[in-house]
Amino acid sequence: MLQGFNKACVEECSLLGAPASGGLRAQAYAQMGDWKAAKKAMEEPRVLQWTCEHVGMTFPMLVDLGARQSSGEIDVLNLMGGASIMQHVVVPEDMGPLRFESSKLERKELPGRGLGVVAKADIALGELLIAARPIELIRPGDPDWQYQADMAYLEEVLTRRLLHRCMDCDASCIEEVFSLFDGQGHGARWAPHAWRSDDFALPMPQGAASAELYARLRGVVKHNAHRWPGKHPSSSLPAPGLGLWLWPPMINHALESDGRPNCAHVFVGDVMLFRATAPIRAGEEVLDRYSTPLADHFEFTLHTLAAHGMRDPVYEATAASWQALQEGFHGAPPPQLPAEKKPLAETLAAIERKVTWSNGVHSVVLPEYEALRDRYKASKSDSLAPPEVRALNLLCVLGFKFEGRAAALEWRSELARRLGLARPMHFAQVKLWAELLERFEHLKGSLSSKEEKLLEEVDSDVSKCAAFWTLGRASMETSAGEWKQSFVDWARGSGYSYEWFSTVSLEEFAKQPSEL
Ligand SMILES: C[S@@+](CC[C@H](N)C(=O)[O-])C[C@H]1O[C@@H](n2cnc3c(N)ncnc32)[C@H](O)[C@@H]1O
Repeated sequence: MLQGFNKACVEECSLLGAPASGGLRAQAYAQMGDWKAAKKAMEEPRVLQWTCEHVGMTFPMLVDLGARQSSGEIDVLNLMGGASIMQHVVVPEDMGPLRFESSKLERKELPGRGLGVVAKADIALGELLIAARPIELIRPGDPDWQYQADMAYLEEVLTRRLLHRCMDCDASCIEEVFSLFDGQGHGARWAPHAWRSDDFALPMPQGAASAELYARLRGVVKHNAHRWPGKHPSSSLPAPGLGLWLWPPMINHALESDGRPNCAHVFVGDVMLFRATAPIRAGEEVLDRYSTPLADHFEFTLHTLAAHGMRDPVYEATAASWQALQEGFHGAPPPQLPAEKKPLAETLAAIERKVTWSNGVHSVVLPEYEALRDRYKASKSDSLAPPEVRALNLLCVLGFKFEGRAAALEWRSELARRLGLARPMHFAQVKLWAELLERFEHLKGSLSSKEEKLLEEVDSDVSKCAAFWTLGRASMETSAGEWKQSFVDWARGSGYSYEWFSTVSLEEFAKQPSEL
């Protein structure tokens, strides 16, 4: 009974006498994630008492919390605190079912893209769009997870877990999973079995254990699963998990021709949160971007697109232009790129060749660093291409070597600024600012005047990120101490570490003061 609920079962429950009818419907709706309907059923005469006796004393409270959360009443800062306590593995269960999809969103058929999410009414910058716990999540350290397993392996494991749930007749899981795109054309969605009301006695879906069921599940996983930034429980080293959520993968990918994505997401423990990063007009499509803005090779993004069966001609042309420049293209720069990028591409390519040959940055000399620095500064723009990410990562290490820690702090801040322009409020940006703040806190008392100034910027950007992600606003009204601890602990502790700056020890870093 516990996992057999679906819409047909709700109809069956209605045939019973009160208050059992209301109580079972409340339970069924709760199982299906429809917390508002569950609450309505709970309000029928004598149902509250019936559920306390037959389901549990805490059930009415859970339904009440679920209903409030599904109306958007979600205290994000509190969730971040909860996730930090749980080592970012999960948001504690007693914090509620956390299932919210803004009533301003609808799923619509879109030419050439299958289904997508479209705004039904105007959405303001910062509005919460989605909060969701996973349907299924593979975490590092789980018995079926493997150290250094690649994505194909994790996809396989996730598929097998979903298959088991289908075979166990987890009706709501089956309905949710097969409402997602399975990669086999954008027509009507496939279902293992059309559920009927006479299926009330936990039906075994037709087609269960068939090769078709497995292949469809594999397709759903391939096209909809999200990488989850986990850590290995014993080593605490970053290690990816893989999960399937319901609403998050309904959002399509913003191609370059669509402009910047208008939403962004973060993981708070196992919960995915989406907010609008720009005002979205009624009728406009809500778009995320599936690739990371920190991709340091075009191939990463091209691979992500290919895995989804998509092409992005503008991105491909940009990639080809940069590659032509880096491979020593002579003559005018290819049309996709401004002329100032050419010297940067050439200097970067020369330094990278040297670093590869000599197996490290130790062979790079000061004039090379200066050339890269000046050429980067002369070529700044609002976008952030993979070679620019690589240039900024190199400048950070080389800046530390030649100019000291203040230069490294400045280059890392520059990466965060560029990220903010390219993909506002992306988690990578939040993470970089929070990590910078940690370095500054460790250096407190020994900061140069330049570093003090940079700290002000970092502090202000961390608070902007916090205001956005916790409240959906541009600034915090509460005093600094109230939010900082929870937000910064969450941002530092979750997600992956990134490049040299994340790994150099605080002590080694502090030993390289400079007068920059
Ligand atoms: C996670 S699903 C997104 C929802 C999906 N469109 C649906 O019908 O349920 C990813 C798939 O949607 C399609 N898709 C997403 N963004 C697209 C875009 N910008 N252009 C074309 N197809 C897109 C691709 O087939 C991709 O594999």
